[in-house]
Amino acid sequence: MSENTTPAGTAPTLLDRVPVVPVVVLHDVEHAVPVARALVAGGLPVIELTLRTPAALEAVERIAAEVPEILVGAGTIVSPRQAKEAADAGAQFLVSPGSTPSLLAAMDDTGLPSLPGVATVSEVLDLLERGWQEMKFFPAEASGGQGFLRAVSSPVPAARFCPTGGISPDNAPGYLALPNVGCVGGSWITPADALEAGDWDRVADLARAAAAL
Ligand SMILES: O=C(O)C(=O)C[C@H](O)[C@H](O)COP(=O)(O)O
Repeated sequence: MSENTTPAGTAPTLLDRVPVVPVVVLHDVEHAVPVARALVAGGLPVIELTLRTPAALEAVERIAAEVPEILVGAGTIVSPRQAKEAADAGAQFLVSPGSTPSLLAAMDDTGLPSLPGVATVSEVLDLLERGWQEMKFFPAEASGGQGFLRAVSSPVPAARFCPTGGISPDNAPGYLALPNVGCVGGSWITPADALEAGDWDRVADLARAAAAL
């Protein structure tokens, strides 16, 4: 991709749909549709399935086919091949913890909106040069947290972030109050024990609380 072109990754609405993007690690593909429905019921119609488990791609496929009310994305894209696999499975957006040139090219090739990950000012500037204005700040708490984002907002106001990694109901409001934060990402809405127990009411309750942040 040449500089100053607009990649598909710049779709401006990815950060503005929900205050909290649920980051979900799914081990049982049978949980995919119920967890997506619970998130929708709780008012969070976005789900990011991390490609960390063998079930993830099929989970994306099932949710895309059976829960049209939710925007389903794939996270933990760490190789160019995974970007294509996620798109082929029906993912509607892509998230990566990092932003290597080959990953960026692969995500852009899918034509899907994407949130590449950054943790330094130079990475932020690199993405802006390539046409991305929205990005994931990861690992947020370990990389300077709200202080980093506040400091970046003055010299680099064009970049907007979805901080992820160490976000909780306690610190999320502080992030969401920053001018360069559109949403945060977090795994607390879908705790492993709730998924294991099939406790969809608990997931819906956690989603409801997160949606109100
Ligand atoms: O899988 C990815 O693509 C990642 O970059 C990591 C996740 O976003 C974080 O693991 C979520 O963080 P927690 O809410 O602290 O659990």
